[in-house]
Amino acid sequence: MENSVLLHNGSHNHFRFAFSASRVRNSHDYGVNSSKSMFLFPKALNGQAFAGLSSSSEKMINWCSRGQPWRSKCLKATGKDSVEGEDGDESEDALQATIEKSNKVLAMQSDLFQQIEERKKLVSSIKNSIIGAENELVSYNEKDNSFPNMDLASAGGDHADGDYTSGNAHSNEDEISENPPIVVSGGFDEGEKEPGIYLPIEKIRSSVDSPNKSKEASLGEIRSDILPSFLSKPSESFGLKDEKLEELTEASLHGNNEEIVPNKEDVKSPPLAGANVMSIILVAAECAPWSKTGGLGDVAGALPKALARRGHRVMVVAPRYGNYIEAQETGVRRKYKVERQDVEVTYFHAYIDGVDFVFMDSPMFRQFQSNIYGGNRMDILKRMVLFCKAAVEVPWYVPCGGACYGDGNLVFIANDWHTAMLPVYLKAYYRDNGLMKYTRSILVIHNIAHQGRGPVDDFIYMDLPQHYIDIFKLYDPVGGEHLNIFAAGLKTADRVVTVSHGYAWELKTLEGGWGLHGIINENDWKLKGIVNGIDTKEWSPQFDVHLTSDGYTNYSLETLLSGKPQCKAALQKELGLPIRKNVPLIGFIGRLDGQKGVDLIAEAIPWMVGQDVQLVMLGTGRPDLEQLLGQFDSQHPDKVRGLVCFSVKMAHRITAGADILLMPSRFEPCGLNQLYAMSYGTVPVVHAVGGLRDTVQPFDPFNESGLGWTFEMADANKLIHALWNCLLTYREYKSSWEGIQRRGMKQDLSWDNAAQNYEEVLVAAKYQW
Ligand SMILES: Nc1ncnc2c1ncn2[C@@H]1O[C@H](COP(=O)(O)OP(=O)(O)O[C@H]2O[C@H](CO)[C@@H](O)[C@H](O)[C@H]2O)[C@@H](O)[C@H]1O
Repeated sequence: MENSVLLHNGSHNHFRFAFSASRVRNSHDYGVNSSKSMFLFPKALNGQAFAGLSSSSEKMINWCSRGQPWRSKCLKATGKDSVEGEDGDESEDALQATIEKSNKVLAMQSDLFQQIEERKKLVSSIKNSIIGAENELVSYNEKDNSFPNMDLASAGGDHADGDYTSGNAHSNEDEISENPPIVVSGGFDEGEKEPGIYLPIEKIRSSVDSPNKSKEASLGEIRSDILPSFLSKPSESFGLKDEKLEELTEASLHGNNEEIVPNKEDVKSPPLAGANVMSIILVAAECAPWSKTGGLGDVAGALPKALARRGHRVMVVAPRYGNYIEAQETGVRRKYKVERQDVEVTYFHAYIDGVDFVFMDSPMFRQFQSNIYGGNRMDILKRMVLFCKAAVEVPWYVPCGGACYGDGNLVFIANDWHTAMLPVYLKAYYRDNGLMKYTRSILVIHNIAHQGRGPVDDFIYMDLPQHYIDIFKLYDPVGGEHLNIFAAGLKTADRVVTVSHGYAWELKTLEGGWGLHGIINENDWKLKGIVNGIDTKEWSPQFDVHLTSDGYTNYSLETLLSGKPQCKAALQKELGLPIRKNVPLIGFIGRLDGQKGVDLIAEAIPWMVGQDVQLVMLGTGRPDLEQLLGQFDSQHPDKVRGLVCFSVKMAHRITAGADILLMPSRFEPCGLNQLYAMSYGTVPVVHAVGGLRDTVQPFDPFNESGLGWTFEMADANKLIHALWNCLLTYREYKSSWEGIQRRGMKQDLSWDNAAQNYEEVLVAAKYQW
């Protein structure tokens, strides 16, 4: 059994279990489409909210100053016309009182405006004095009559992200040295006495780790007494001047706000995370909307925002595969040894929805813009070594909003095998040396089928002390002893999360663990399943930007019965399928590989085309499966569309226009498409496995409960049986169908629940020794 599983895995990757070429996507296309939806929509929404607010306050002023005419209208509206004659005096009194109240409100308003003006002036003078003192910027008056990046809220001490740190004000980018010196670090070759890790912020660390220790003493002591010989101070400095970095990080750790006593009115409610507020750095090889080949990108783009909403200071670190217009260059430059070569990285930064997005730029990433997992096995390995080595140091070198994160209350969230080396570097380079002692690492398993496997000899590229080789070694019945990056990460991380409860269970089985079940069982105590959420800004039928043209329309629970059929007709038209209201339209969206069960659909196709149905399949991946899609399309042009491309827009439109979403995945750690489908009133038919089992409760016609149809085995006949029942309900039991749709749409599938669960894991890790 194990052999067959492993052979199957081995057929589609570079690292044997590693990702396949089929994961290659056009991330550029995706980025463009998706960034539109992510960034234009919130602006539009804010714009509306603001417009609404200003027009209503305008109305109020007009209303109060006009005197009598509003009165009869108001009375009519309250139905009091008829009683005016009876107690006219009382009404007059009430009227007088209202006018007085209104006048008071107006007076308060004008007072407020005056205060705002005064505060503006104060802010201006503070800014001027800073500018003058640093002698780095020309006076804003000479440049421009307004302050860039200066907002009244932050000036007044009212931090938009919660007040847990004052270091997150995003207005000090100018403090970063524009042309910092470049240094080399991370040379872990024992033979070479190359410059190694240098931690510029020993003062801060020592004050956090051991407050009684003299700050000055700590740096020297740690270097000479604790660091192994392969770790030494570089001769030069780094991206920032030490003193500047110290200042910044001091500010980030201590808030520097002891003197600021907020007014009572300014005190905001505490963050949801309460006393558990942490600095969180999520590190992932892809991050939507900038780069995405699948669900990992979605998670890296959305989970951090939900964690930030709870009050945490959150950063995402991802490679910069292309030019991302939102991100500004920080000026920080570092060099790392990769296969004994110095590789330079620079950093770009964007602050969006409360999250610091830090993009690591290097020629090693840039050439893979449209193929982020491209290249041969060694190329990928080296890229990920560079990424993880540099990512561990981001909290020390990359200031976000003027202040580095430092290591106070810091936790890293690594994702899948690509970043599974991060917990290992954190331990080997820092914690083994008494540094970053309280920093924790969580490793999230999105897909155990890709593990970063290679020959044991590849260990040389890891740049780690020799004794670390043991945690990478794994015996495989097919390939013998090999090097396994995921295995090392699982053993080293403080906690392990996977993306559903069902998958957490499956990972511990021979069939579901893909060779890592032994290690997962041994580390069961630190494993937790947390079901993914969905980004409700990006995936909501009510606000979906991809449904605003070409005949599509936004819809909600209230407009389901008109909006969804309109989207269906638009989809049929766009795909060139017959526009028919009552024909069930079935959708499939996903990577075309063994995981997604495309072969089961292929087996079921003859039955499906014998039914009065339409089928649209969107995906890219394995060439043979891509070919299969083309074949379905050409053989059944009136019923089947096979779209071999990566199109976010089309994914959204299929999700809205289809009646049914088919997910016959052989295994599915969580699955996002069924969640998107349910929130769009599209009914899922899924193989009951992993996260699909957790999230799609089967329809029960007796109790009118449930969300879709499930089948228990990855078998074409089982799929057909479930689909047959589904089609029957669609055709014959309209009200049951509508009930399923509405229950799906009513669920709270947002990331907020998941973020709370992640927080529990982070806190557990924090207090674990
Ligand atoms: N051709 C195409 N065009 C446009 N968009 C396309 C597309 N093909 C796929 N997508 C999109 O990519 C994402 C795929 O998400 P999934 O969770 O289904 O899959 P994936 O297997 O990649 O993720 C892994 O990680 C996630 C996150 O944890 C787990 O949910 C999942 O089970 C696990 O396998 C969806 O947003 C989907 O719309």
